[in-house]
Parts: sequence; C-alpha cells; structure tokens
Amino acid sequence: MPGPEARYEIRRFHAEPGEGAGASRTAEWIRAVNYGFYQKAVGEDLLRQIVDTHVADDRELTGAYEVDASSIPGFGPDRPVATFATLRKTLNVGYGRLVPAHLVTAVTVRTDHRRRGLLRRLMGEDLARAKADGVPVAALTASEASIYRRFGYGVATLERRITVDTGPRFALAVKPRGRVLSVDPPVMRRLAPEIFALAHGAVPGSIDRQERYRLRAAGEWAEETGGPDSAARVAVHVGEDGRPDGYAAYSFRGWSHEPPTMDLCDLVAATPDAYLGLWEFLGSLDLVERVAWDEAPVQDPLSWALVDPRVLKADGAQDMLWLRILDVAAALQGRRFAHDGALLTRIDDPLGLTSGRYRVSVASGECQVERVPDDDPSPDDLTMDIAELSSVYIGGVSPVLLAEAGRIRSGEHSPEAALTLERMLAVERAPHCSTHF
Ligand SMILES: CC(=O)SCCNC(=O)CCNC(=O)[C@H](O)C(C)(C)COP(=O)(O)OP(=O)(O)OC[C@H]1O[C@@H](n2cnc3c(N)ncnc32)[C@H](O)[C@@H]1OP(=O)(O)O
Repeated sequence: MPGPEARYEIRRFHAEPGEGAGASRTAEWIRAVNYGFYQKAVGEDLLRQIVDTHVADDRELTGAYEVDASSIPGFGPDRPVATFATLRKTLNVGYGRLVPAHLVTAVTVRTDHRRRGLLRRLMGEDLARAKADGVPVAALTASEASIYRRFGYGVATLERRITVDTGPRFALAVKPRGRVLSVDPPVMRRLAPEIFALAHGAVPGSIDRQERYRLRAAGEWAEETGGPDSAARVAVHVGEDGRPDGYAAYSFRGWSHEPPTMDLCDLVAATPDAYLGLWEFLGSLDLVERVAWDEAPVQDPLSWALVDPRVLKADGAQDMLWLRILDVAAALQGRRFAHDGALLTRIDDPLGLTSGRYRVSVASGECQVERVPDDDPSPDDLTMDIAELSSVYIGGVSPVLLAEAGRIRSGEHSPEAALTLERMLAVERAPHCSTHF
C-alpha cells in the first residue's frame, strides 16, 4: 500500500466566510470535523457562526485531501479525509507570566483512512513548523488519553465532574468578600473577555480563550444550533474595589429532572473571593437543589470552604490540559521558579525535537538553560521523556510522583533530584485550565 505522502495532499488555509471557493473549502472542512466527532450535520446558521469564530480566532485549518479524489463517488476535491487546526494563544506558566502556546484542535481522520499514519504525519509536520516559528510549547485537550503521549505530550492539569447539593446543608465557613450580581447575558459580550483576562493572568495553567466562550456567556451560542441560547443565565462577582472579577454561566436542566438541577456551564474567577462568592450565589438559588459542573478543578478550594464538605460529590480526576514542550530553553526560561537549584537533565523525545542534555540552573528565581554535549562526563541528575517535562512544567504535576511511577529517573548520585525539581517548579496557586479547545 502506498504511504500517506503518496496518497494525500496537505493543504493549509484560513477560514473564509461568504460564497467563494475559499468559503466552500472552509465549509467542507467544518463538515468533515463534525463528521469525525459523530456530531449532527451542521445547519447553515451554525456553519456561519463557526466560520465567524474561526476567523475571529485566526485559526489555521489543515486538511488532508486524497490525491485524485474526483475519481471517488460522492467525493469532491474540497472534501478533506483528515482535519487538524491550530491557534496561537498564551499559557499562564505561574507568577503571572504568559508564554506563547500553539494549540492543536479539531483532529479527525475519516474512518476509512485511519491507521495509515495520517495523524502522525499531520502532527509531526505541524509541531516542526511551530518549533521553527519559535513557539516554546504546544497544547491540546484530548478525546482519548492513549493517543498523544507518543508525540511528546504530557498531562499538565486535571479536572473532575462534581455535583453540589445546595439544600440546607450547603453553607460556606467563611463569608467571601465582594458581591454577586445577576446580569443580563448580552452584557457578557464586553465583560466576559475582560473578566477572563484577569483570571488568565492570575491562574497558572490558564489558556487564553477562543471567541466561542464569549458568545456562549452572552447567550448567543447554543451548541446544537449556533443560534441564541434562551436558557443562559449569568452571575458576575464584583470585588471590593468595584471591579468585576469573576462570572458563572449556568442553565436550568428543566422541571422534569429530579432533583431540580442547575448546570454550571462555565466559572471564571480571578480571585479566591470571586470563586467562593459565585459558589455561595449558586448555592442560594431558589427551587434548585443541586448544581452540577463537569469541569471542576481537582484541587478545589470549595471542598475546604464548605461547612459540610460531603455536599460536594466528585467523580475521579481526568486529564484536561496536555502540554508538549517544543523548546526546552525557551519554555523554562519563560517561567519564574520558586526555588534556586541546578540539575543536569537528559530528555528523550520520540520526535527528536528536544532530545539532549540540559543544565538547568536557577538563581534568584530566574533560570538559565545550557545544552550539554553527550560526551560531557558529568552524570545526569534526572532522565525523562519530554512528555514528563511537559507534565511537570507548570507545577501542577509532581515530579516525585512521576519518579514513583517510574516515568522520571534520578541518577544514583542524586536520589533527591525529583524533589529538588518539584520545589523549583512550585507555583503560587494550584494550576487549573478552564479553556477547552
Ligand atoms: C486534539 C484533538 O482534536 S483530540 C480528537 C482526536 N480525534 C478523535 O478522537 C476523532 C476520532 N478518531 C480519529 O479521527 C482518528 O482515529 C485519530 C485522529 C485519533 C487517529 O488518526 P490516525 O490517522 O488513524 O492515526 P495514525 O495512523 O497516524 O496513528 C498514529 C499512532 O497513533 C496510534 N493511535 C491512533 N489512534 C489511536 C487511538 N484512538 N488510541 C490509541 N492509539 C491510537 C496509532 O496506533 C499509531 O501508533 P504508532 O505510530 O505509535 O504505532
């Protein structure tokens, strides 16, 4: 069988609205993504909305097209058999520092073209281009946890599904500062990005958001139709300085559901007061007995703030943000460190983008990274795959735990190196990513 290079042509382009050839190529690409995720066919309104958000986000769309597709019944030359999209945003790496991040999304390969190396080709080419552009880290959220490690991605943040019973047992031990206002969703067109920008600068692990989040908060985007969402409700937290610094978007599940449940669609908070204040508000909603949230942090201050922590029930944690360091020096030098120290680290990289030995030296919280030749006789303090360095990079995953799992190996002369790395990488608060992409 011929390899993927021979059978497929890769085309990269940006979304185009309207009627022309570019618009039809865009529409076919969006339909292919929908097909790949087993979603309902996209109607014209939803299609227009998706195109507009792709334009607003400046997404680069990549499609693999079968060479000679016109000979296949029902297949036009504009219909991709694989899709792949990227956006350039920023990642909070702790202490308010943001580094450029290359976000990968909308990865699909049509059923009848799978397991022929298309994803491997698209990912390999794409990561090499991002590295050449000087972007230090790539990121994605995964449909399955078994796919991306082979390309050097590691899990950097987790999330979990929770329900909170908001009956008489719901109470917070300490009153959060500030107040919460119920607002009309259209206000969020302006407010959502402003509030998110504050939270983005405050929460390690945060990834800057796509346009879709703003429209959803404003009640202008229902997932199925792309039309208005008449069920959307929003509450905004205002800090003691009078500045809006958090919001919760929620919708009622319907009276046929027992117990009466509010679905929390999104919660953005720049401060712990905003986070707990919004929860206090959600816990006080009349007629509602439960709030359900699919994207809660695992290290959740709410659990500790509740008078009775058992009103919160949680499913097991699941991988959320996957990171893939493309340039070790740029990634590490882009962040601030909690402790000084020096470690000689050997990195293995399945794609060869970062393989090598690195001396990581931190003084006064700032890091210098220096390449060390293979024949240098100094012993390695740590050895790991790039997936592990990517996992521990923003301080949300413990190097000690990964050493216990056998994923990070310490040199015989440096049994405490994983602990040293953990101290160096610590950040000011628990990392969490609330942006799915
Ligand atoms: C960031 C995102 O967008 S996440 C969404 C991912 N997309 C989906 O889940 C939609 C449904 N699935 C698909 O479209 C496809 O099966 C894909 C995209 C997951 C894989 O595409 P393919 O072209 O079949 O992958 P490809 O043939 O390049 O395989 C590359 C490697 O990944 C492995 N692999 C592919 N899919 C999976 C999987 N679902 N689980 C585990 N391993 C997988 C292959 O075995 C192969 O391994 P190897 O090269 O190390 O031997």
